[in-house]
Amino acid sequence: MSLIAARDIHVSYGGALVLDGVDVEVEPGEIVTLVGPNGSGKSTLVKVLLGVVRPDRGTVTRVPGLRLGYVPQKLHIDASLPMTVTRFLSLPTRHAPAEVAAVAARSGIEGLEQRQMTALSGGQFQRVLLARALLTDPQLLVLDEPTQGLDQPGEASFYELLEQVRRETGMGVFMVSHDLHVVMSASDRVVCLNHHVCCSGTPTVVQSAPEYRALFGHGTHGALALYQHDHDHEHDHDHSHGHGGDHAG
Ligand SMILES: Nc1ncnc2c1ncn2[C@@H]1O[C@H](COP(=O)(O)OP(=O)(O)OP(=O)(O)O)[C@@H](O)[C@H]1O
Repeated sequence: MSLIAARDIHVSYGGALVLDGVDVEVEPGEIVTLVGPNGSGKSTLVKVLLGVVRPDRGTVTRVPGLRLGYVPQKLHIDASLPMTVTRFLSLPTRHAPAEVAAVAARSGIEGLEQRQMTALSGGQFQRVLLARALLTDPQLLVLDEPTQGLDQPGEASFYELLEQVRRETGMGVFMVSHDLHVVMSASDRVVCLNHHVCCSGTPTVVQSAPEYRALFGHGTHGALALYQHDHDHEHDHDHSHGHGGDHAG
């Protein structure tokens, strides 16, 4: 059974149809990435999955008692508000110190516990947001453009961390991203949205789909060849993807 399955989702704002019959689902242990142009309805679909926006038509089915973690695009913390990483991680629910330490290690934020949130770099901040979401031991993690504002190595390292956590925990991941070539490397399945699902499938299938190319052109082709891999197959000897390696840096 899918962790979550949305069927025939329709959402309109003021008469404008933003989501038009969208189907999407996430299986346990699967990384699904949603790509699409600006304004194509990606964040709206995330909100529908989170239960924040109620669709005009369609259904969202979750496995009973689904534990869902959410990493927002951005979170503004007022510079005049003192807030350490430890304190932030205890909101809204306090967790046992050992649990927090384990999640901090898993998220690559060890040693930052007493830092002020406002003193973190963009990449560190995103890892803290990830850590906070992981504290609920989610079966499904939802991320809306989690690497916005990070440089390319920061993005790559965040996605590698995400894949590592997925491997360790077996959680399913649904994320929105604009970072096409990195996304393609870190996804089992890509869903291309432009109000409706234009195409979906493995990165290889999607990147060669005419609908995808019409939206994104051919610019990512080389990068795809470099990054893309398939979890069902052995990796080429010269195509190490860092499995088992330490990419927390
Ligand atoms: N609460 C709202 N009220 C009215 N219009 C909205 C609302 N939320 C989103 N929209 C409109 O719906 C469309 C889709 O927005 P959405 O944020 O889902 O797109 P997106 O694909 O996430 O865009 P981006 O890539 O720019 O973040 C946009 O035209 C947006 O202006």
